[in-house]
Amino acid sequence: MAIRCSQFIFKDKAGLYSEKAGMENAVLAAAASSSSAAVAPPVSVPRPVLTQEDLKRIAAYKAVDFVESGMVVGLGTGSTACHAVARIAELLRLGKLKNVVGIPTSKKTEEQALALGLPLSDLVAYPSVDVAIDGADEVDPWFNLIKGRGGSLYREKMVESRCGRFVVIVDESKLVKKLGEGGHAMPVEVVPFGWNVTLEKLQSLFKSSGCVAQLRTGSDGKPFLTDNLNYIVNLFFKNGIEDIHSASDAIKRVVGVVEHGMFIDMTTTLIVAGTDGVTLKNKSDLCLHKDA
Ligand SMILES: O=C[C@H](O)[C@H](O)[C@H](O)COP(=O)(O)O
Repeated sequence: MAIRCSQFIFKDKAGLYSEKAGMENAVLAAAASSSSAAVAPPVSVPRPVLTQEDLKRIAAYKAVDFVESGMVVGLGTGSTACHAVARIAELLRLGKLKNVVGIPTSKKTEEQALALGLPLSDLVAYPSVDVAIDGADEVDPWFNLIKGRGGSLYREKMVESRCGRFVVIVDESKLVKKLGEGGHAMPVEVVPFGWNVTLEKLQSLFKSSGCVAQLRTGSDGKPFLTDNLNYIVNLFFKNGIEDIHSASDAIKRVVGVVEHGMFIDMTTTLIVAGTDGVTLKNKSDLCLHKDA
């Protein structure tokens, strides 16, 4: 299913066709459902230029279609997921959704949701989550993910491993052939005690593939602290992660590791917003990447 950008252009109140009006309607069309009853645009109108932020919002609004009244919803973290949180809060405010309880995956999301008046709870009260919506740093052709470059991987994995449907929302820049390709970080949350020993061990696990491990630091040079007051070790793989399943097993066996940022076999639905439209695929479809 694809919504082409040209469908996003509508007349504004003054009868003019504008990019802004187009974007507003794109968002509404994406939020409305797959059966977007878009008005056919005039052929002469140029396609709107969608920013990465627009794409994130479109994907997020589309994902909120999966949220129904009475559901327990996992609220993801990051610049994409925050659009979904805002949309859920808006629908609650408008009375289009009722009795939704959100389980936030980070303190930041918790703050956002509270500010928007979205009712929150936790996994103690609700150990089963109906649907979770979250962004990702990388998505491979089998919908496996790297998450946690914002540092929220542990709480995200906790909540998202408890949900019936896990909807991942990304713009097309997040699609990769192999996780870790391009030399970007695969984060691992570790306990601060003896972090240097844990870091050395992690690096040595992938020595043959030229992996480099680095402690994540903030702008002040101090170790970055997660919401759980742990550290993050970033693993950089020269040519991506060869075998994510065995890498996952090996990392989890290291003493001092809390969790890693590979989310393997967890995604049930992937929504990708690109300049050509929005694509929604379920895990069973599996053929999103042209070159896969
Ligand atoms: O720790 C951060 C989370 O895993 C985010 O969901 C992930 O980094 C994607 O974030 P964004 O949507 O901002 O690119």
